[in-house]
Formats: sequence, structure tokens, C-alpha cells
Amino acid sequence: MYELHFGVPMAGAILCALNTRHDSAMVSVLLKHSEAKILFVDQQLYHIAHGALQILSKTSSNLPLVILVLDSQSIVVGNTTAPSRGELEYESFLETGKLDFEVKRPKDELDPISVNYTSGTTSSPKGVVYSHRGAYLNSLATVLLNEMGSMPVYLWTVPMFHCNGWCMTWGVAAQGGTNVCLRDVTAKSIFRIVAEYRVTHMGAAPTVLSMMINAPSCDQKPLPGKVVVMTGAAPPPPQVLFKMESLGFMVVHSYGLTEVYGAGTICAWKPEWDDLPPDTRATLRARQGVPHLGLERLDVMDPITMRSVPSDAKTIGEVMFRGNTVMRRYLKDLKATQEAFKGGWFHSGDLAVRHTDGYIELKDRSKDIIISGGENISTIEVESVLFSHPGVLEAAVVGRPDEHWGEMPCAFVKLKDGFDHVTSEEIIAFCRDKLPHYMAPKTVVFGDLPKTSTGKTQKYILREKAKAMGSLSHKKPSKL
Ligand SMILES: Nc1ncnc2c1ncn2[C@@H]1O[C@H](COP(=O)(O)OP(=O)(O)OP(=O)(O)O)[C@@H](O)[C@H]1O
Repeated sequence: MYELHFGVPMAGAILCALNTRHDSAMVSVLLKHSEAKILFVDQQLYHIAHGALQILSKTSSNLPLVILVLDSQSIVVGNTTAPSRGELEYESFLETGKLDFEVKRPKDELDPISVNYTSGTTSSPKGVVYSHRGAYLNSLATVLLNEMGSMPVYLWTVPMFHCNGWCMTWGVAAQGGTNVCLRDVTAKSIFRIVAEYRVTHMGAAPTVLSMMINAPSCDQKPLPGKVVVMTGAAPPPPQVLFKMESLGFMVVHSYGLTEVYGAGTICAWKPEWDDLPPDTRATLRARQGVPHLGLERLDVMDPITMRSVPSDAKTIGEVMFRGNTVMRRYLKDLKATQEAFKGGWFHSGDLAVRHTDGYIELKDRSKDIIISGGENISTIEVESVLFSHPGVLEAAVVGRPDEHWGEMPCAFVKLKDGFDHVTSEEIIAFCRDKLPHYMAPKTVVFGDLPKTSTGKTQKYILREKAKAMGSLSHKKPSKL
């Protein structure tokens, strides 16, 4: 995948890195939508690709050429040790190349370099078109955001299909870095590899950070030196940031979307915050921050009037982006593109406030915010309180439809090992102690949380579950 980030654009083609967790049906839809001509497939995922091509062959005779990437270290699913008829093997395919091949440069810097499908957290994945210029600018920006000097050692836990690895694929190369890839993203292997390869930088979604801080202490190997971890993709709970800091990591918090090439903002750290108490530092670090220098403009606006919200840390508006590091368009979807760029700005669908120092703080995705008795409830705020409970490993809050209040907060919680005794009443009381009562969850459900492969909780699945529970109000009049 890493090599293809260079080979494909240099051959004048467009890269479309697909999510490795998709099933055959979804892969067949995306192959058809993207009109991919060549499909490079890791042997571990061959059975998915094979299934996708079978589905595709029912409606099309124009199937992509398959090139199989073999890896002696991977566990193979199915009979895929050798390419079958009509397929090529990656290394043999490379040998057919000419050493004097002339790189095909883009005719225009705004020509597409890649198509990235969104994570599909709130709807079906959308194909986001990146330009060479945008990818170049965002790669350089991420190098700066990661405080990456020359020859870094970068550990991949962020999938390269997610915004081209937040553009770090190209960023690490720009700095002459070493890439360390791992197939099994576990806390034990992360700590082992960080120590063994003297990793200097890594990227990780908050869920991976949570896994690392909750790992048994025998797995938490000492760090070999300064390790910068960039996190983003979902709201990082302040407690998680705080604990990562206590393990010795230097955490960089960035926020963005597939449509802005991964990172769009950075919570730039101010030296005067160094001496603040740890929990205040973590709360400040959890804010999404300011635009990076590759981006032209970032604003929080009322999406109807397109006026900026005041910097009062209270008024909620929608986060909007402008500039060369904003996507060109959604592939083959003019309507969604026009909608997304209404008023000349890219509408993120994220709701935020702006603090007096200009830093933005996300409150929710517009699809996730809960409206209860006419009051907006930020699910991020409630989740952050849940995370501060010592027994909570993961938490997500959604609206449970309610006949009287419209919606009521409903928490889905995964407990840490050894905390099975924690009851829903205890969690509710804990939240009521720390939040205005209308914001505290009225229902708590324990269990695993459904996740996308980019580490986001699939709240639409939880919303369905909450809906199926029915209204609380008609059963028992609620006292807020
Ligand atoms: N640092 C962050 N803090 C809070 N939320 C974040 C952060 N970084 C990213 N996000 C969330 O992730 C979203 C972007 O996710 P991505 O582009 O991967 O696809 P998706 O929006 O999850 O998928 P789909 O649009 O298909 O539902 C942002 O809009 C925001 O809600």
C-alpha cells in the first residue's frame, strides 16, 4: 500500500485505497463506483476481493486486473498462496517494469491524485477526490504538525486507506523516514515495536490510545525516547490524553475529515499551559484548535446566515473549511458536492464553539446532537464525563426517543476488566453529580460498542437500539 502511494500517481493513475474491513459486497460497490482498472490485493484479503469480483461479474464484463501481493509473514485465509489464472503476483509484476520509465507528472496541479471513501460513520461512504496540490500541501502541513524532523521512524496504526494515512504516507517520505507497519494493532505489539524500532512518531485514533493506556503494565514497555503521537478521527476524551502524557508520550491533537485530507486543525500547545494542573492541560488539549498552515480558512458559522459565531465558548455553529486542502468534489455526486459547498465554504456537519482565544471546540456531529426538552445536549461532553469514571473503558451517548422530552440521553458503556460490578444506577448517579441533570444519561446499556475500521463508534447502530427500547416517559414520569 505504501509503495502504491508513489507508484500509482507516478504512473499517471489515480489511487483509490479501499478500506480493508469492508466485505465483498461493499468492495464490489466501490470498485464499480470508482471504475478501478487494477486491483492490488493483499493475500490476507484475497477472499474478500474474490467475492467482490464475483458479484461484479454479474453486472459487468469489465473486471479490474488483479495483482496479488504476497507476504510470507501473513496468515492466509483461503487458497491464495499463488496467483491463479489471469492474476499477477506483485513482485513479478514489478520486474516487468522499465527502469528508464519516465514519471508521468500531472498536467495540472489540481488533477486528481486519489479518491478516498469516507468512513461511513453516518451514511454510505462517499468518494472524496483529492488533488496533487491538496495532497502536497497537507503532507507538508502534517510534517509540521507532527513536529517531524528528518529521518523519523513512523509507526502505522492509522490505516493508509484513511485519508491516505492522514497524508503521512507522503509526509514520512518527504522527511526521509522509516515506516514501521504492523498487522495486528494490539497494545502489546505497539509498545514492543516502539521500543524495538526506536519509533519517534505515530498516529492513532483515540480508541487505540485507550487500548494502550488500559493495557496491563507488563505490556507497557518504557519508551526509547521522545515519541510524538498524533490523535484525531474521533473526540479524544481528556482523561485518555492525560494518561498518554503520563506514560511519557507527547500527544498532538488534530481534527479533520476525509474531505479536508485528514488533519485540518491542530490544538497548538502554548508554553503557558505547561504549569497548569494535569486535568486542565488535558481539557485544553482536547479542544480541536486552530487551522494548520496549509488551510486557507476555518470558521464556525451559522449554516443559514453564514455569519461567524462569537468567540464566547457558548454559541454553537457549524465548522466550515476553505482552501486548497479541501476536497475537489465527491466523485460522481454533483448534488452532494453542491450541498457540501453551499455558500462557498465546505460544511463539515460538525458543531462547535469558538473560545475567546480563537480555539474551536467540537460539541457534536449535527446528526448526533441530542435535543431534550428543547435543550441541546453535547454527546461529547457527556461521554467525557463517562470516561472519567474509573470503571469505564469506552462510552457513547445517543438520543433515546421520548414521548415527553423528545429525546433522552442513553449511554452505551463498555466496562474495564474487573469492573463488572458497576451498575447503571451508579453510572447515572456519577453523571448527575458532574453534569446538569438534564444532560445525565437516563439509561445505561453495558456491552461492546460497534466501531468503524477508522475507530469511530457507529452511533446509528446504537440509535437503532435506543429506539427499539421505546420511550421512558410514558412508563414513568421523568424527574429531571
Ligand atoms: N479530533 C477530533 N475530535 C472530534 N471529532 C473528530 C476529530 N477528528 C475527526 N472527528 C470526527 O470525524 C469526522 C470525519 O470522519 P471521516 O471523514 O473519517 O468519515 P465519517 O465522517 O466518519 O464518515 P461518513 O461521512 O461516511 O459518515 C469529523 O466530521 C468529526 O465528526
